[in-house]
Amino acid sequence: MAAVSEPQEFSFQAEISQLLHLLAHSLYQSKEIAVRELISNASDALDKMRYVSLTEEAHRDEAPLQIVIEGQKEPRQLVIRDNGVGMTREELVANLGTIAHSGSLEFLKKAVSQNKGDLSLIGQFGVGFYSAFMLADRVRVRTRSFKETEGWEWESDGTGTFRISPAGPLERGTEVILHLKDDVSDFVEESRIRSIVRRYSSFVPHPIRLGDQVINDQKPIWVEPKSQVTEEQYLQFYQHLTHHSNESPLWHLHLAADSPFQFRSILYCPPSNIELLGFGRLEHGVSLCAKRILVQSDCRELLPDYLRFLHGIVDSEDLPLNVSRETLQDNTVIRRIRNTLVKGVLDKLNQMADQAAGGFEEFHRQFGGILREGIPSDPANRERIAKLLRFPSSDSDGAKLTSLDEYIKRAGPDQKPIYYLGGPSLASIKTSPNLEIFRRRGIEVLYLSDPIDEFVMSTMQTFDGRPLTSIDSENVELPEVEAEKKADEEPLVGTTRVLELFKAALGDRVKEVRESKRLTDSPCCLVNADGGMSSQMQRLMKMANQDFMPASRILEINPSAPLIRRLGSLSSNRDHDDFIKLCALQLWANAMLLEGTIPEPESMVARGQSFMEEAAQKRSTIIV
Ligand SMILES: Nc1ncnc2c1ncn2[C@@H]1O[C@H](COP(=O)(O)OP(=O)(O)OP(=O)(O)O)[C@@H](O)[C@H]1O
Repeated sequence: MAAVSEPQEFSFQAEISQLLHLLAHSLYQSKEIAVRELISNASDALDKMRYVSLTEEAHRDEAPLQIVIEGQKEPRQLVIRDNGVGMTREELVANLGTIAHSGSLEFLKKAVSQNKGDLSLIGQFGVGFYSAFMLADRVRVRTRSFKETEGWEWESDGTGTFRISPAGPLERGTEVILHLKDDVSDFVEESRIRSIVRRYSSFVPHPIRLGDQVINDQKPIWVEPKSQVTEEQYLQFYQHLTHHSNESPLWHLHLAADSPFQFRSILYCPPSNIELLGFGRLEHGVSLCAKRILVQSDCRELLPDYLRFLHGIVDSEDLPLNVSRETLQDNTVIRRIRNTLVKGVLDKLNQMADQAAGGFEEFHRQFGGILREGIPSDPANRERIAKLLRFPSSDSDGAKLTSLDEYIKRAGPDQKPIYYLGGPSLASIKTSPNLEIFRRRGIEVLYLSDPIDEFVMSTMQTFDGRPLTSIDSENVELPEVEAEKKADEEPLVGTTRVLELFKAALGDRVKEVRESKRLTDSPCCLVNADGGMSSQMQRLMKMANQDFMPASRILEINPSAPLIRRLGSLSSNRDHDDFIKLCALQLWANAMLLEGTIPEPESMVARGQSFMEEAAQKRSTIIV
C-alpha cells in the first residue's frame, strides 16, 4: 500500500448525504438506537478478532476482548472503544463512505415515512454506523487494523464530506468519538448509558465496560436447557440478533442434539415478511458458531432457501473453527444439522397448525408464499410442506383458506382427485365457466391465484395418493355425469352445423371444437389437452419467455346455452354462416380474455364494432 501521510478529504456517496439528512430529522426515541448500532459494530469487530487470533498464528493474542464506553462532560462526548480488528485506510474509505446494499436508502425512507420518523429499523439496512449523526454533530473514528502498525483517523460533521488523516501508533481496534449535540447531553450520564445497554445490548457476547463495571449479561442462552431460559431472555436475544428493537418474533424454536453430532440452536420467525413490502429477496442467514465462537454471521447453508426468513444461531462442538464458506457447502456436519433444523421447523409448524390459537394463520399469511417454494426444491419434505399450505376454495367462495387435508375430509371417500383452477385473480377464477359443473354437483375446487401455486401443484402431482387435477384439462373425470342428463331436454337443432362453422372460423386457433359435458349456463369454455399445461401455467410461461408457444386449446360449446341454441336455429339458413363464424371468433376471444390473455386485439375491436352496428341498425328499424 502506498503510504499517505497527509490528511485527505473525500465526498460521501450521494446516497449517504441523503441518509445523513434523514438522520438529522429523526425522532428522539430512535436516537438510543445509535448506541446499539455502534456497540453492535464493535462486537462484530471483536468476533472477527477472536476468530483471527484463534486461526492465525501471527495474530494470536491472549488479551481479553472488550468494549469500553465512556461518557465525558467536558468536552461533551460519548466514546465507544473496542480492541477488535480495526480498519485500514482503504477499509475506512469503503466502509464509512458508501452504502453496501443498493436500494437500502429507498427502503429506509419508505419505512421512516410509514413509521413517522422512527428510525429503529436502521440496523437492518447495513447503514448502522451513520446513525452516529443522530447524536453527534461531529464524529471521529480512530482505528488501527490488526494488519498494520499505524492507525488512521476518520472525521466528519455529516455534511457531505469526511477527512482521513494518519494517527500514528494507536492501540489495535477502533474508537468512535461522538461530539454530542445539545439535545442529547444526557447520553453522557452513567445511568442513561446503563439503561440503553440493558435494553438493547445485553446479549452482546463480549464484556461491555462502563467505568470499572461490566454492564451486560453475555450469557449464551442457546447452550442453556430450555427450562432455564425465560421468555424475556428469548425476546432480548432476538432483538440483539436481528437489530429489530421494538419487535417480538412470531415464535421461536430452541433445539438441542447430542448424538451422533452435537449442536444447539435457537431459531426465530420474525413477525412480518419484508419481501412482501418489496425489499427484494431476504439474504440474511443464521449465525454459525463453533464452540461458542462466531464463525460466520450470515450462514446460508444452514437452512434451505424456503426457510430463509428465519433468524437464529447454531453452535456446534463438532465443527472446526476454520471452516471456510466453500467447505461449508459439502460439510457433512452442516448437512446433518440442516436436516435436523428443517425437521424441527416443520414439526413446530405442524403443531402450530393443529392448534386453533397457535398463530399459524398469521404465519401462513406472512410466509406461506416463501414456504411453498420448498415443494419443488425439497422433494424429501414435499408432503410435509404440502400439509402446511393453505388455499382459497369454492367451499367458502374464496373467502377462507383451506388445507389439503380439510379438502379431502370434505370431499369424502368417493372423490379421488383434488381439483383446482388457476387464474390471474380470484375474481376471474370465480367467473370461469369451467366451474359450472363443479358448482352444480357440489364438488369443491381450489382457487389458485398466486402464480407459484400452479407450479407447486404440477410439481407435486399427487397429495396423499390423490391426483391433483386442473379442471381446465380435457378429460377431467367427473363421476356419474351421464346420470344427470335431463330427460325432458328439448332436442337441439343445428348443433352439428354450429360445430362445423365454429371449426371453420377458428381454424388453427384451436385444436378442436366439440360439445361440452361440463357447461350448464355459459355458451363455451376453453380446455387443455390431457397431460398438457394448465392455462394459467401457459400464461405464466409466456410472460417469462416471449418465444413460448402456448399449446392449442379445445373449445367446448354448450348446445343448451340460449345463444348456441339460437345459432343452431339460424344455421339452417346459409345466409347466417358469416354471422355464426363471427360469433365463434368472439366467443373464443371472450374465453381467452377471462383467462387473462388478450387475443388478436385488432380483429376483436372490429368485431365488437360490427356487432354494435348491427344492433344499432335493428334499433333504428324499430324506431322508424
Ligand atoms: N468498530 C468497528 N471496527 C471495525 N470495523 C467497523 C467498526 N464499525 C464499523 N466497521 C466497518 O464498517 C462497516 C459499516 O458499518 P455499518 O454499521 O454502517 O454497517 P454494517 O455493520 O455492515 O451493517 P449492519 O449494521 O447491518 O450489521 C462494517 O461492516 C465494518 O466493516
